[in-house]
Amino acid sequence: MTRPILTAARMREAELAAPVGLAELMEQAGQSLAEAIFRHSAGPETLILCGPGNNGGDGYVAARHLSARGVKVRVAALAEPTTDLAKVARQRWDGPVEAFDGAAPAPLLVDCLFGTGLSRGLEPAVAERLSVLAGSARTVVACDLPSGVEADSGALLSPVPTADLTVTFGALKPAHRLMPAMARMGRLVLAHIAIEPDTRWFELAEPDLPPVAEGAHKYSRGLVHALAGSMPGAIALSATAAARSGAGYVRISTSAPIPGLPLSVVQVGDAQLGDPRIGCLLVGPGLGKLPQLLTLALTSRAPKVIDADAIGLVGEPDRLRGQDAILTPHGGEFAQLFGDHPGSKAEQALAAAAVSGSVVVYKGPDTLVASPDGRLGFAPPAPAWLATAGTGDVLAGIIAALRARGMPAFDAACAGVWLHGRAAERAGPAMIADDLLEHL
Ligand SMILES: NC(=O)C1=CN([C@@H]2O[C@H](COP(=O)(O)OP(=O)(O)OC[C@H]3O[C@@H](n4cnc5c(N)ncnc54)[C@H](O)[C@@H]3O)[C@@H](O)[C@H]2O)[C@H](O)CC1
Ligand SMILES: [K+]
Repeated sequence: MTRPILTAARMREAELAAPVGLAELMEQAGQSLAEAIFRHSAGPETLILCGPGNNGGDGYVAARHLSARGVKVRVAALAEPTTDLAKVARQRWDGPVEAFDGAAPAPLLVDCLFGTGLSRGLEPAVAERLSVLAGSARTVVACDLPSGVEADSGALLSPVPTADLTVTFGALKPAHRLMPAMARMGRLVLAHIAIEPDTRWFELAEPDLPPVAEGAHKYSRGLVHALAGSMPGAIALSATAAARSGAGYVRISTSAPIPGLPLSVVQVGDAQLGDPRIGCLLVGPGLGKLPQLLTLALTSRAPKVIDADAIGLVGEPDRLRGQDAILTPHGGEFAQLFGDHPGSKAEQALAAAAVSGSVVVYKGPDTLVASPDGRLGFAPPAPAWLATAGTGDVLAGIIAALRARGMPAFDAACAGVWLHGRAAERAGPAMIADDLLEHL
């Protein structure tokens, strides 16, 4: 089940369009926050920091619900509530409210200072006090977002403590799945509140892979044709990954035999790209400076994955329109082909997909999958140890196989990214790219 993602503006629209009033939404949010806190840590002495807006409002509501469960709750306010919703929530909290500055630490800290309404970094003194209180707590819980995080871009506008648990409401925000903010979230809980998150942005989740049909044969299961370039090791990783990802038949056209490949991967001398049985072409891993091979691949009408060196040889993004292509650039390759587009990584990925008419997998510690039609998948956190040579070659092979198995381009890219991350988790911190192949 994927989790929807809304920008702060889209979230406000959804809140205003909700079938229940805003006060009821805040009641649901605060109650869910209290519930998640209680489940996470069974209620040690708790200090809730309330800001001036509705993030603070959630805090007053949560305080009331935690106190009703018998939790020893203290509330400290950075400022008096400025919104009607928060004022009401404050009035309904019948306990004392301390001043933020003098508040003593507590074993469990709940950060309800700022959420999607943050418009600039916290005052340095406030950020400093927040980090001291977080450092003294055994558990830190963030309401909606850790304070200091910019909801739509994932930027940190001031030093942000790392939460053990972040509870967000109705839908994730881009910052929950964009770096550097993603690394500050801890366990991310999405609490249901009565809004309709109508969105084409979502967090990637376990894919439904196409079953192997009765009576399948190696072509119907999908033929992946990979074009070798000047460094055969990379395409060998991709081809083996494709074979391990369920392609019925993997073929490499290469000018010289490539050692160490599984015997099931067929090596041929000429490319035969007119072969109508090709389910997906793969070009780029280990290609080197051979633009003629990219040009050759673009003469084929088959779906294709364009990765690594091939991305740098494309030239103009609109050269790929009509090519049924999936691009898999990392940051440098992305900038090389698409330039420095303004806006968040999410906006950059969507713009790239639109201009190239291709699915774009914008890789990184936060990987996005963008479709020309506006759909945008955000990968959940993947192990940092994926940052090792060859893992991109493996990802390209996985995606090519899923595409050849008949998954639509966007779905194949989303599934490949998700499976690649899970394989790395199973391979463990000492892995090299080759190890991923046993975990596909
Ligand atoms: N609206 C709803 O129905 C629901 C909202 N939820 C919660 O509300 C917050 C968003 O609340 P909002 O009042 O828009 O903003 P914040 O509480 O995040 O910020 C408060 C306020 O603070 C001012 N401000 C911004 N940056 C700074 C700063 N660096 N220093 C000082 N003051 C600052 C600015 O004026 C803001 O308005 C959302 O995150 C949810 O937690 C409910 O969860 C759902 C219902
Ligand atoms: K917060």
